[in-house]
Amino acid sequence: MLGVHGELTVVDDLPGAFARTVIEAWQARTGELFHFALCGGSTAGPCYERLAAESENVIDWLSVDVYWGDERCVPGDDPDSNQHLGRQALLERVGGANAVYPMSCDEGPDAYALRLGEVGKLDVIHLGMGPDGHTASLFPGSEALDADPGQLVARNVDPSGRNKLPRMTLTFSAIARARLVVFTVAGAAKRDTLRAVIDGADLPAGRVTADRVVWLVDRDAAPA
Ligand SMILES: O=C1O[C@H](COP(=O)(O)O)[C@@H](O)[C@H](O)[C@H]1O
Repeated sequence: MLGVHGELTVVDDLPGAFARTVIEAWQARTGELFHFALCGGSTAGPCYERLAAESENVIDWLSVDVYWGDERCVPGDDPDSNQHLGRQALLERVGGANAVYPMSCDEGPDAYALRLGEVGKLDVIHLGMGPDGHTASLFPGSEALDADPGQLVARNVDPSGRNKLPRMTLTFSAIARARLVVFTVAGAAKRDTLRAVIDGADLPAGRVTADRVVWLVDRDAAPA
């Protein structure tokens, strides 16, 4: 399959493949701390629950700093918040992390960008892909797609109105600084979009680059 930046693998067990990929990245880490950015959406929950289970006795979560790739502008304990998902599906199960850096729309993009600037490269950024081809909160036709290359975090909204709530998101240039980006794509509703990305359509998910980009795709989402 051509057209995506990176390696695309079709898997039977998406959460299991995700957990293995993160564990391998942890085992290959180069620094004392491992910097890991989470996402939101429906695919992420089972992936985090599986990672929590499989990383027991493997990942030292007290050596992991946790970030988010995007966030909806709601309180952190709101069921719509990506922070809420990450805490409930992963952090509460593994007992915490060295440090947790939620994105906060109240604090705005600059504080988060400052923190990311101090870190340099994130080890792993987990991303999903919506049926419209958005990833993180980078929506087709939205302003954040054209963020200045020096801007790491942006506020954004979906101009189509399909994805509700204002957002904060990493920009393409922030994502490009990652050692590894792991996409997880599940379900038949994503199949045509993934085909379009593979065929080179100008959709946000297709514009993602990093040192290494891995696409883990379940059988329902895999184009024929
Ligand atoms: O709105 C969002 O959606 C994307 C895609 O989620 P998925 O479950 O359809 O893969 C997600 O990556 C992002 O973090 C979230 O805020």
